[in-house]
Amino acid sequence: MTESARNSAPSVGLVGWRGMVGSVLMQRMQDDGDFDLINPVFFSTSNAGGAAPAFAEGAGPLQDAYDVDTLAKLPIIVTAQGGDYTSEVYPKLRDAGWDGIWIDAASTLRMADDAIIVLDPVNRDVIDAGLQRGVRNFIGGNCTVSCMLMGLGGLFKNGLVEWGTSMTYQAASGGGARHMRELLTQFGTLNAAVAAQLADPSSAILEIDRAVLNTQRSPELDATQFGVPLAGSVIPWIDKDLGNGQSKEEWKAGVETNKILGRGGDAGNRIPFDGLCVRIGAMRSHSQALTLKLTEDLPVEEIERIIDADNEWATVVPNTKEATLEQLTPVAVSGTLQIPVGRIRKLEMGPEYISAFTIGDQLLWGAAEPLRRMLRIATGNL
Ligand SMILES: NC(=O)C1=CN([C@@H]2O[C@H](COP(=O)(O)OP(=O)(O)OC[C@H]3O[C@@H](n4cnc5c(N)ncnc54)[C@H](OP(=O)(O)O)[C@@H]3O)[C@@H](O)[C@H]2O)C=CC1
Ligand SMILES: N[C@@H](CC(=O)OP(=O)(O)O)C(=O)O
Repeated sequence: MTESARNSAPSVGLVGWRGMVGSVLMQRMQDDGDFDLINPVFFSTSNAGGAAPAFAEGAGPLQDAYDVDTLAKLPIIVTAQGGDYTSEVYPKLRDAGWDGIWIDAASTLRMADDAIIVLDPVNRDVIDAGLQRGVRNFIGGNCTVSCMLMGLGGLFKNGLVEWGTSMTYQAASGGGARHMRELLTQFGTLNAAVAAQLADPSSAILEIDRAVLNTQRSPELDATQFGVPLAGSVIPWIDKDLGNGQSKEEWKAGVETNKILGRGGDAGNRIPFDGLCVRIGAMRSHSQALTLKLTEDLPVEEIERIIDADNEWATVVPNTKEATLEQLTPVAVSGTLQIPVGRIRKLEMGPEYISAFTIGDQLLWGAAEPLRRMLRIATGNL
């Protein structure tokens, strides 16, 4: 950055930059040249005074992330530090009269009336209208919701979805770094328990199965993070129990989808959207199977065209076994910004009912990407 560009670039506070979401965010910001547009000020909850990250040449020492006076000097703050941090610091900042832009990965403020859930390829109009009327809080959406809308946004935006239901297959990364480690440790423990039999092609598979099950049920297997084994199993509950039979993750699907689309509330045009959220042993991409009732009987080719045309990341995968195996798995998608949508077909229930299966990297479109794009919007660069 030239001297004059640096002088005119806004100062942006970055909190939570070394966490898992924060690290993905920093990488994307470097990859896309976002640091050429801002003067970053790095904060820490644990190491104030320490050195700024090596990639941020010229950035001063780490600031105290709990120091409201220092934070309040900045026009924009981006945080991926987590909900507890938001709950503690955000109200103090506003109470101190700070009227800057708060961009946050945590769910804490998402449903607040004065906050917009950001997913600009889907709701740029909602974001722009919010900025114009003085909204200052821009919050990243739930990962599953963001990835689903990135894939199927075209159908929603064109008013083609009467209702929808999603059955999710969510990766360990949604719980955080420790959950990913625990999953891998469990896989290793299970493998070790039967390594000798596996090496012997003549050993009986039911013996192996029994040994694996015994290991899974053993109190020795570390399941501290998930509560029960995930390796070789699934957990059909994510986030809190709302007490009405629904998990909080399932509740988010309906409320956040509608809020992102600018529906519901006073507008009274809410789209019913509900389903079951399930944790599976994938590492970092969330998958989901959808059943949608469309508002009209469209040919599959037209549905595919609308999905494909909506944004540059949604890609239709032909509904064949070969293409599905090649392109529609968490392994194929992780680490990319692509949102493949496949298994699109009409269901037996009637010509308006379709199935679809979509996958998104939970740490990219599910967490970091909407935040860095919002930062660009806020600085007039997107
Ligand atoms: N996990 C996810 O998939 C998603 C998370 N989110 C939101 O983002 C928040 C942050 O999540 P996530 O990134 O997973 O959290 P992390 O636990 O990875 O990081 C959060 C903070 O922990 C501190 N920390 C302590 N020890 C370490 C360490 N060894 N390595 C890195 N950081 C460390 C850092 O703060 P410091 O530098 O100040 O010490 C860091 O900013 C969540 O609470 C949630 O609100 C949103 C969408 C998805
Ligand atoms: N709940 C998601 C992670 C996530 O994005 O959560 P939140 O809605 O709190 O940001 C998961 O566990 O897979």
